[in-house]
Amino acid sequence: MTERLADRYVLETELARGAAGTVYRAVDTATGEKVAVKVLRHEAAAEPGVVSAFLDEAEVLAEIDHPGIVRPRDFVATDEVMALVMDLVEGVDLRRQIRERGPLRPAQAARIVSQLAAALAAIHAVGIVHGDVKPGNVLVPFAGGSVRLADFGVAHRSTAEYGPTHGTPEYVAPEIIDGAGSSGKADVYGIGLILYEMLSGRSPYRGGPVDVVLKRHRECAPAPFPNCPPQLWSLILACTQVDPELRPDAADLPSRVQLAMPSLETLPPLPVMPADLPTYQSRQVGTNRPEGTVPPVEMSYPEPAAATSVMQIAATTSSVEDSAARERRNRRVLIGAGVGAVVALATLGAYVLFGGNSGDGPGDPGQQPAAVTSENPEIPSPTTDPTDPETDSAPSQDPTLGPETDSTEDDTPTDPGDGNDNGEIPLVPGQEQLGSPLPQFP
Ligand SMILES: Nc1ncnc2c1ncn2[C@@H]1O[C@H](COP(=O)(O)OP(=O)(O)OP(=O)(O)O)[C@@H](O)[C@H]1O
Repeated sequence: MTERLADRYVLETELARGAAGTVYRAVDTATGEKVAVKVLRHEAAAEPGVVSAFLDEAEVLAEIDHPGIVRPRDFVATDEVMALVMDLVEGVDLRRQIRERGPLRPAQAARIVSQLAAALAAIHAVGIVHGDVKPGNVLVPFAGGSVRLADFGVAHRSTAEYGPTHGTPEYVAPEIIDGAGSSGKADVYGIGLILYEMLSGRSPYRGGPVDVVLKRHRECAPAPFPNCPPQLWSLILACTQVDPELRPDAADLPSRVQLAMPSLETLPPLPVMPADLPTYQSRQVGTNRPEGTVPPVEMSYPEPAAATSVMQIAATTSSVEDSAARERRNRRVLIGAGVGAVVALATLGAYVLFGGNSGDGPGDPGQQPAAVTSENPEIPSPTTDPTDPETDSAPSQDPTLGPETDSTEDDTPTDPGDGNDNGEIPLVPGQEQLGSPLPQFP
């Protein structure tokens, strides 16, 4: 494709599609540099809150200058299109990396935690919470250097009376679900879940209807997986405490990782956690297990269960389009119920942030994320219906929490050594086998 934007940016190839828009690799004809352009989906512009979130992202990013954060360059708004121009990160996001190549080496995972935490500490220091820390928003550059955190569409001021109620069900912190407001500790929660996924290849709370997934954050804890390095297991537990006060600050994580590093360097990646092992377990309601009290189980692996492949998942859905639409709906939803004062970032301000490059119309800058009521069909009431047709009949990990299903996206990595066979996903070049060291990988 070659499409021109604001008479300046030539869109070349589509990199990815997210809930809010499509991200393209593009060329800035004014400078000759390659850039990334996130174009707001046409239909998304009509959805409550989407435009304001998009503008907030531009505004928040303009304030931050850190090597671990994707830098914004321009904001384009015309009658036809709204787009955010950013630094292009030539690399792969962690979601794809894990899905395609399986778990990372523990030392790689630990370094990513450290870099991610440093970037988050920088934004927390200026009072901003990212709010959507998940593997898809962590970009790993092919050329090495720090991972870069993207997608500030949900970011907000931590000083606000209430935080916004957006998030991605699989990674959202319990206090956000409860509408209790959020701080940088909500981002630390996301780091804990990402670390689990980088080491085991599986996301602890993934699977099933959105309300069931949300319930797990409050009532469950990540379940141990075989041979997890103990220092990293204790980090996972610390970061995923239900009570945000019990989690470490992002700024504390790099030194904790540093301490663990010597024992991690020589460890190979673990195999993908077997599909028949539970990724979460019941946690007594109202209590927080002190950090480190659930030891990682040391056991030998059973015969690896057949990994669910991307192809198999696609085959279970009625059509690719249905699946994509459902995925978009599930991946980021309004979460809290009746939370009022969502941070009012000056949405129109985004138009002046980048000076002369903004176009004509503001689209719909005035809309704030809608408060969700129990009537909102996107948020089922927080009960588990065992007869829910979306759930399968597999034995539940915890009968009160519903069986794990694949009705939300399932990124369980494909078989070890399984290459990029569909030609769609650019992966770190030269990584021939699951978990083999990546060139320049942090
Ligand atoms: N600056 C960038 N350089 C390279 N790739 C990028 C960049 N920004 C985003 N991407 C790619 O685009 C994907 C989607 O981007 P982003 O998360 O910002 O969009 P979104 O619409 O908010 O998506 P989501 O539904 O995942 O929240 C990322 O997972 C990543 O693969």
